[in-house]
Amino acid sequence: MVLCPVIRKLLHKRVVLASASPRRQEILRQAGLRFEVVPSRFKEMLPKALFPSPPAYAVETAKQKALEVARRMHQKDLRAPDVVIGADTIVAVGGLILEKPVDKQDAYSMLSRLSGKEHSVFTGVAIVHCCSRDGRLDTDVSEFYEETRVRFSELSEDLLWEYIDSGEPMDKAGGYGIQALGGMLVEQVHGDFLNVVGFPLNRFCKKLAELYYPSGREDPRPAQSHQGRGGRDEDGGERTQAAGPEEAVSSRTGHSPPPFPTGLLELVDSFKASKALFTACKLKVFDLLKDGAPLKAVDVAGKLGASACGTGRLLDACVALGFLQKTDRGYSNTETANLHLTSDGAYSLRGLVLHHSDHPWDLSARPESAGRDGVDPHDGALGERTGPPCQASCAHSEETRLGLLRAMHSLAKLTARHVATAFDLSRFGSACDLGGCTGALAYVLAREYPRLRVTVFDLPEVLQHVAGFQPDGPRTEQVSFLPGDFFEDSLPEADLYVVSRILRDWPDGKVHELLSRVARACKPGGGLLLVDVAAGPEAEAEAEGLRRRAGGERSAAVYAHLLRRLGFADVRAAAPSATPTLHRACARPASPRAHPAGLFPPVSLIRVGQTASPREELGTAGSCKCGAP
Ligand SMILES: Cc1cn([C@@H]2O[C@H](COP(=O)(O)OP(=O)(O)OP(=O)(O)O)[C@@H](O)[C@H]2O)c(=O)[nH]c1=O
Repeated sequence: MVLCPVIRKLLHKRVVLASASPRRQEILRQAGLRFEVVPSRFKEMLPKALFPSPPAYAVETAKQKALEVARRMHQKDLRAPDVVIGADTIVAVGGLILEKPVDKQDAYSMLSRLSGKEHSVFTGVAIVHCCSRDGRLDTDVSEFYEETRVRFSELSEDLLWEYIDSGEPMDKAGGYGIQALGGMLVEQVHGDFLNVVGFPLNRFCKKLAELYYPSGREDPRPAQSHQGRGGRDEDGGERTQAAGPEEAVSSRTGHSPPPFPTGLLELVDSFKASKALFTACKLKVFDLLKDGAPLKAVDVAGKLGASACGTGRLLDACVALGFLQKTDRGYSNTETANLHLTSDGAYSLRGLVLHHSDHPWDLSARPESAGRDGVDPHDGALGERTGPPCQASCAHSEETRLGLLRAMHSLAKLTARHVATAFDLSRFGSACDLGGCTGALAYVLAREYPRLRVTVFDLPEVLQHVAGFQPDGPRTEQVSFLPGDFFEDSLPEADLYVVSRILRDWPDGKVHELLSRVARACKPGGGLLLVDVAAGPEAEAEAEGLRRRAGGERSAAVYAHLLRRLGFADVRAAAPSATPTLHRACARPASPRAHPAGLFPPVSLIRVGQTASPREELGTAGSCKCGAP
């Protein structure tokens, strides 16, 4: 997510961070900026005595770091990036500038100098706009610095050496890291904390706003005043003082142009990020870069049998997306890529990526024809049928099916504990996980509730692969597998039915049919644990028409309503604090008269998974519970 509108202005530019500092990369990535990392080779050895003040030194160093990268990139490709960002953090105490310690003794003398005193941390930042014209590089440097004052406690010798022996001081200015163990040394901070960590994000955003919205409005529309404006136009070029043609027309007609549709254009463009991910997964780029030494683009291209230029662009896109890191030695996987994007990662989602790359988009892309023609895409009228991916996978090649099962297994492993412990299920003796796939959730339920026997009920085509999937924890006889189709066959008897991450893939008719079958199978005193990705209330209204036909996220309130109609009582919803609005989904107990005879099943409705924002981490969004009186 991008909170700062001006950061969005950079999303369509090629931005390079000229820094090897992982902290800077993290701060800017968290802010939603997309960038490549090209560490600067500039030697930080400017003669300090020549500078009038410590921050002047930091700013000049930041500038030289950024310019070195801009020049090197320009020389290499004859094409510089649009923007290069450089930064330099120093600690200043008693007129002395402290950078990174060269050894433990140096760290000791720095930290003992800081002990019991206040010092200043300055980070100089340079934003270099580049333009390659006729083989020549033009640069335009904007620079600033931020100061934060930090006071240390008195540090004992023991504490000092223990801290130094932790190794933390060695790559940090002043010999400490306020964001980690070094935080224990700090008594007071005046100013921007992130500035101490290595990048003054707040000032950076303000500086960008100055550059891109020189009239002072955080609005990318051209300013109305024709006077005194400098600044940067949409392409990063310097704006002239004269009004542009659009503004001239505006002032003549008295109409101002509508707000620039940044969000819309971002959406139009955002498929490129997915495409880069899809392509890299298809080409097995992350498998190639797993574990081994970093590889240069040309080597990756050689192994893939692809063009060096195209591969370089793809790899850079993956760096910008945070899946690869780039250093002088070449490209390597980030931890996310190793875990989720390699074929055999512990929580590999590669199968899911490939599935989304090849399959469901066709369906989602055509609901308008469904609406026009009165066709339900799920009835096969568009030549496809969805349902849970692991069931839909039965129609796919063996490799695709296995990849999908792997992805479903990883997703279930990521969320299973949260699902199993969101409610106290200890009073149930038996459970049936409908469409429980590889049993990832079933084994966690069994581990959390040692008395519980869990039957995983799924299609034979799915269950034949179960042996190849390792659950989280040991296999146990509490869990058994039964082949069957939950739409066709009678449901196994159980005290508790589990319907997890299935419903969103079915249209309303199918959801109603499945839940009705569960309601009929439910014994008095039995229950239903419903787990799904759910839409927030605002998404609910907007998505209603589309979702109703084509399946997709339903809000907890929609599920609760449906369950009450089916005779489930006291539907309650629980949500993690990250999505407090979901608490509103708690349902009042239904009137017993509303229940079909003999059925007063308590219901648990749990929502786990993504929110409407696809970038949010799985399992961090809401959960909601519905329970019986
Ligand atoms: C005071 C403090 C500093 N740092 C780190 O110190 C390095 C400064 O060195 P630099 O020369 O500015 O940067 P670098 O790491 O050499 O990277 P580069 O930009 O390539 O020169 C940066 O890492 C900062 O995060 C912390 O992580 N926490 C703190 O509390």
